[in-house]
Amino acid sequence: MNACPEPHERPDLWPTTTRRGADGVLQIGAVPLSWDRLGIEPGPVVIADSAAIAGRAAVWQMAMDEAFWDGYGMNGARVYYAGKALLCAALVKELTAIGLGIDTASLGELTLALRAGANPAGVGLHGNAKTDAELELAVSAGIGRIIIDSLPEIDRIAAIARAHNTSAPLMVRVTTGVHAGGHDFIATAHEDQKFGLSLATGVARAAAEKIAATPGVHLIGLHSHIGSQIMDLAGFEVAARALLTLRRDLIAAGISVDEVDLGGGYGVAYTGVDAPGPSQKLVADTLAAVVRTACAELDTPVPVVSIEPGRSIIAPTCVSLYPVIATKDVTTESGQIRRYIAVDGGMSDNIRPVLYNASYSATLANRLPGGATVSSRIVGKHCESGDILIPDAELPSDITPGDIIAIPVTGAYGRAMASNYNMALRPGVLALADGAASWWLRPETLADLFALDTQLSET
Ligand SMILES: Cc1ncc(COP(=O)(O)O)c(C=O)c1O
Ligand SMILES: N[C@@H](CCCC[NH3+])C(=O)O
Repeated sequence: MNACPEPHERPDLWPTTTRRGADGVLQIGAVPLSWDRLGIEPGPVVIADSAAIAGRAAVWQMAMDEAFWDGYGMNGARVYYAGKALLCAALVKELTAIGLGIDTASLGELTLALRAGANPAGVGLHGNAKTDAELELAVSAGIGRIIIDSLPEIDRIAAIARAHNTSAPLMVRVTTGVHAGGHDFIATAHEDQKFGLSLATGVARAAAEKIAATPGVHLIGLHSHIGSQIMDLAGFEVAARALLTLRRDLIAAGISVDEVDLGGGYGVAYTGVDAPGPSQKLVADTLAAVVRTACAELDTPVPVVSIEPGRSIIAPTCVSLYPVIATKDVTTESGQIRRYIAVDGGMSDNIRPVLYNASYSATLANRLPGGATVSSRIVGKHCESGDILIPDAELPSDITPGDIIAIPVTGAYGRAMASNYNMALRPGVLALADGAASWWLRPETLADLFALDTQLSET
C-alpha cells in the first residue's frame, strides 16, 4: 500500500512551510488547510507555497552561479523557468524578481510572460510547430532567444525579422540521441520523435550553418532537452558532450556559438517510495564539471550555460486539496475489500496518473491520519472508470465525506494540463504565505465556462 509520508518524514515531498498544527490540521504558510480557514468553498484547489517557490528558484540560480563561477567573473549561467509546468502572472513576477528567465512554448505562454512584465531579453520561445503569430510576437517583442526546431522555420523567422529591421537571436534544438525520462511520452532526444534536429544525420549542423548564412537571424547557441522526470544525470552528461562537440566543429568552421542550453527534465520524488530527485547543487556541479572537462578536451572556451527546469522548481511547492464526496467498499476478484474514495476533481485537474501512470500519495489535510488504515483507491468524478488519481492509497478506515484529501507534489503539469472534461471547472491556484491566502489563479466559474457558448454567453 502507498502511504503518504508526513512533512517531517519526507520534507522533499512537501512545500517547505508545511506543518501539522497541534489540532492535527495540515498548514502551509501558517494557514490551516481547512475550507473555512482558507476562506474558500469546498472543491478541488491547488495550494501554492510562495515562499517555497521563491526558495527553490533562488537555490537553482545560486547553485548555477556558484558552479559556473570561473574565478574571475560570472560566466553567465542562466536559469529559465519552463512555464509549461505552471504559468500565471504572479509566478512570472516572483521568478523574474529572483533573476530567472521564462521559457515559453506557445502564443499563450509567451503573451502571458510578456504581459506579466518579464524582460523580453530573458524570455525564450520553443515549439516544433510555431505559428506565424507566435513568431511575429517573439520577433516584435525582441525576446532573447527563439529555439528553432525545423529548417523552414529559419527563413520564416528571417523574413519577419527583416520586416522589423532587426535580426532574431536563434538557438538550434539538437537531437542528441540520448533516451531519458520517466515515460516514453516525455523522453525527447531519441531519434524517432517529433522534437529537434538530428546531430547524427547532420541536420543540426546544417541548421546552424544556414542561420549563420541568413540575413535577419543570428546563431546564439545550441540547445538540448533530453526528456522529463529524469533522476539519473548520466544522460545530461552524454548530451552535453555531444552538443559541445558540435559546437567545436562549428567554431572550427568560423561560426561562433556563445551559449549552450542543456534543457530541463530534472526529476523529483512523488511518493515515499521514490528517492529524492537530484538536488540543484548536484545538477549544477555535474553540468559544470562535464562542460569544463569537455571544453578543455575540445580546446574550446567554456560557453554560457543555461538550463530550463520546470517540474523541479514548481512540483514540490504545491499541494492539491480535494473534498471527499463519497466512499464505497468493493470486493476485488481476489476477495479483498477495496475502499473507493470519490473526490470532487480527478483526471480534469490531474491527467498525469492516466496519461503516464504517474504515482502520487495522499493523506488527510483536516485531521491526523491516525488509527487503522485500509487500502483505498482515490477516484475522480469523471465518466471514465480509468479516472483514478491513486490506485492504492493507505488511508484511515474511518474516512468520510467532509474529510479533505491532500495530495502533495502537484505543482507541475497538473493545473497546466487541466481540462474541462464533463464541463468540470478548472481549479484555482491559491498562494499561501505568512498566514494569508491570495488567488494566483481564481477557480473557474460556470460563467467562464459558458462564455464561449454563443447561445448561452449573452443570457
Ligand atoms: C524544451 C523543454 N524545456 C524544458 C522543459 C521542462 O521540463 P521539466 O519540467 O521536466 O524540467 C520541457 C519539458 O519537458 C521542454 O520540452
Ligand atoms: N507533461 C509531462 C512532461 C512533459 C514536459 C514537457 N515537455 C509530465 O507531466 O510529466
